[in-house]
Amino acid sequence: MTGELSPIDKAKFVAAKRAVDFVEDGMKVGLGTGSTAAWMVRCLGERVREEGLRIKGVPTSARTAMLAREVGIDVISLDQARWLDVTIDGADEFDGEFNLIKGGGGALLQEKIVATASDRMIVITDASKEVETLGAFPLPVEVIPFGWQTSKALLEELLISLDVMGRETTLRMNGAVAYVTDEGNHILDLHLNRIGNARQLAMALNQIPGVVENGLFMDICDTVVIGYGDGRVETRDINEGSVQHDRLDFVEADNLFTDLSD
Ligand SMILES: O=C(CO)[C@H](O)[C@H](O)COP(=O)(O)O
Repeated sequence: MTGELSPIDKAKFVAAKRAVDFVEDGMKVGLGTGSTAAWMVRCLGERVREEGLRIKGVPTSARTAMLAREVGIDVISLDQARWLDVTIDGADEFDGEFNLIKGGGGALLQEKIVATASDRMIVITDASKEVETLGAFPLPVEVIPFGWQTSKALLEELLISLDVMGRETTLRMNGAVAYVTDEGNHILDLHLNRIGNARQLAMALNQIPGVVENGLFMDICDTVVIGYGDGRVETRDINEGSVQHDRLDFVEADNLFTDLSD
């Protein structure tokens, strides 16, 4: 079955597999959303089933909650957990300071709340998502449906006043209708090309009436685990300033490879 894994799925799998090594018995763990995070949930489920690891998982979306239950993880809400030991999640982009763009999968709001409520955030990724400057990936901004077009206009005015390079904003669609998040909101994707001052933009975006949250994760991520299609894994930690290299194989992916969709 692993013969069918693409190099990108192999990279995601080994990053996920390495990251779940950081989870210890008794921990409360934030469970991210997306295809890389889905690998992590499967790997964690395997540890629960095979090692008897006792953890509580706080999912960041309805689809992650469903998968976590399927693989045997005890799921609780963030309100029940209050504070988490670690959150493991994917990202759409990360830079040299471990600042991120997230929300490509539409779960940025719960993801940001959960990651912020964690002692440690670990991002799992393949190498293609590393950038010098954030912004090539469209920046997701979650807005409430009421008056979203007004919020969009205000947002575009803000981009002009901040002299941001790209200014196109598009409403995320789900086929013929606007995409709706787990919280019942819409997402505006900002096509900025390059974000010169991400910190300033992140703060300014959240001042706009109707904006609930944006996909810039500043100073939240502690560790980045980068997987490669040949099994190599690089773990970088911003607090320790360390880089660790490992190599994993794909044999164990056979047990987990039931359904790649997230
Ligand atoms: O932020 C996210 C979901 O809101 C995801 O973590 C991000 O989009 C990466 O997804 P994938 O692992 O499928 O590439």
